[in-house]
Amino acid sequence: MRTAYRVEDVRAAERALMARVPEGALMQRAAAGLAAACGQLLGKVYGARVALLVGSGDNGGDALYAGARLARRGAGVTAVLLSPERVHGGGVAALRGAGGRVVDGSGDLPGAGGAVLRADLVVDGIVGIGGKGGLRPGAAELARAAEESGALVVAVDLPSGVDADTGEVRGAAVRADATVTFGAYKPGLLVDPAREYAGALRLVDIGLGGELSAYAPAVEAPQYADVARLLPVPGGESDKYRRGVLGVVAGSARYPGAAVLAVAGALRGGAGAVRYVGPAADAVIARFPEALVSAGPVPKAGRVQAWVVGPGLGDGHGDAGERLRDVVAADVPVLIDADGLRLADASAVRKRGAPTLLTPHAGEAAALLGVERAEVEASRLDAVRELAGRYAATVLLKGSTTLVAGADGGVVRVNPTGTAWLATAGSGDVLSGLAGALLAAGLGARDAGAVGAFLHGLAGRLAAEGAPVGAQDVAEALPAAWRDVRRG
Ligand SMILES: NC(=O)C1=CN([C@@H]2O[C@H](COP(=O)(O)OP(=O)(O)OC[C@H]3O[C@@H](n4cnc5c(N)ncnc54)[C@H](O)[C@@H]3O)[C@@H](O)[C@H]2O)[C@@H](O)CC1
Ligand SMILES: Nc1ncnc2c1ncn2[C@@H]1O[C@H](COP(=O)(O)OP(=O)(O)O)[C@@H](O)[C@H]1O
Ligand SMILES: [K+]
Repeated sequence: MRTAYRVEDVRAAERALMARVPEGALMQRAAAGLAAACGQLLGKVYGARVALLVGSGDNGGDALYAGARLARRGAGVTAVLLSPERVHGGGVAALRGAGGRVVDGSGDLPGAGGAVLRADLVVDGIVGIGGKGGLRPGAAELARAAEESGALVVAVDLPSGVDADTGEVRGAAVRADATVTFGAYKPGLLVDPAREYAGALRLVDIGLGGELSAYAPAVEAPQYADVARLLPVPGGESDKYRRGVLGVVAGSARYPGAAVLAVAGALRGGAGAVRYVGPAADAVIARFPEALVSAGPVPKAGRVQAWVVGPGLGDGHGDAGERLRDVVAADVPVLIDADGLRLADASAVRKRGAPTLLTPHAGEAAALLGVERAEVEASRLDAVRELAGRYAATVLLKGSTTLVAGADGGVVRVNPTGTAWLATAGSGDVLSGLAGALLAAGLGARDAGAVGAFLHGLAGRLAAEGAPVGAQDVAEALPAAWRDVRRG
């Protein structure tokens, strides 16, 4: 797992560690790691032009000490001080001692903008975990100049202007090509929209690990090995029932395709068998002769280990409402998606005894929360936690950096494999079948959601390879995604 910790926990761990090491040691470790990363990005340090954007706190201190190291290796380093009256004095002295220049960046001064525009590398040391809100106007202008200059932009600890704990970007922020972060990842580095501002991530070990073990991460991103451990691979004793039978209630006369895609996700995602119940049985059987189909009702469908309900149900008229109620009342794990989210009775969902996994996209989440879609997209971590609490369910919030939160308020999983190529009609239906198959195989709701999102994202990437794909292509690529994960 790639783990990210809250700022208050990082600070507490840093305090504990600082009490045991010589003063300034942590900043020197940070600066050494930062300078090394900058050197690698530049390729050749000697003769490179480096501009440091330096704020009033220790984030600026890191930038100054790293700048001093680069200057000693022959780079031409200019520090632009955003608040010259409040700056890390030791860092300025070190930079000057190494032959670096220092200019006033607090006003509309040509020296500051010029240094940025001429730079090969801009180091963003404006603010780190002490930042509040977006960049102030002067800093925002320099950040814009850095973006326009074509220079490589490296953020120190996190891109200035983004919220470290929430991943929110409420004002101007630095767009970095890479972020060198210290001690631990911060949630905002893994969760959009802030993640997009961070670029490639690099973690510098400053010795914080032991101290951090006293705290639980706020966010974790599963990696290949984590997912490989959870994949339900059949063994010698397996039969189709033990692998997991998934019931699917999806599709309608108007939207038969949603049923086909959910069944596709389930069968390619490892279900031992799929029982489809609903009006799209003909379409399902035509595409997947291996599916077991019936028109209903749900209680007569036969035994299943989990249900998926919702994709393409339409307005819930006719028998659809009854099928939905029957599934919500079932005592096996249930995944509710799409129209099912809108139509399900919230109190019936909350009262369920067996695990429940809700899989809204931002628009559906916004409707359930009674807020605007843009608010969910701006504040994804808050939204997913809030929904999980309200519904006493595990919630998978789809979109860029898909999140999975449990009702217990614990660590939120963030999916690292997503790709915007997945933003294509019906790909969510495939995910519902896939995650449903994982529930049927016996994974808990949080694991089923996280593993499902991981495989789905990987399948999207493998199918797309940089070109458009349809939802069926994503389903067809699921076995390749499985193989990829098992190979590690
Ligand atoms: N505490 C430690 O042990 C270590 C801290 N390190 C660095 O220290 C940083 C945290 O330092 P600080 O606590 O001094 O905080 P920061 O340097 O992140 O920023 C705090 C300063 O920025 C100002 N500020 C806040 N929001 C602003 C905004 N939107 N625009 C402009 N100015 C703003 C504040 O008034 C304050 O003076 C970390 O991010 C990391 O880079 C590293 O040196 C590693 C060790
Ligand atoms: N910008 C994006 N980056 C990564 N993944 C995305 C993005 N936009 C959408 N997706 C993914 O695409 C899928 C779309 O699902 P959904 O919105 O339910 O579509 P549909 O209802 O058409 O199936 C989800 O898995 C979602 O996470
Ligand atoms: K920064």
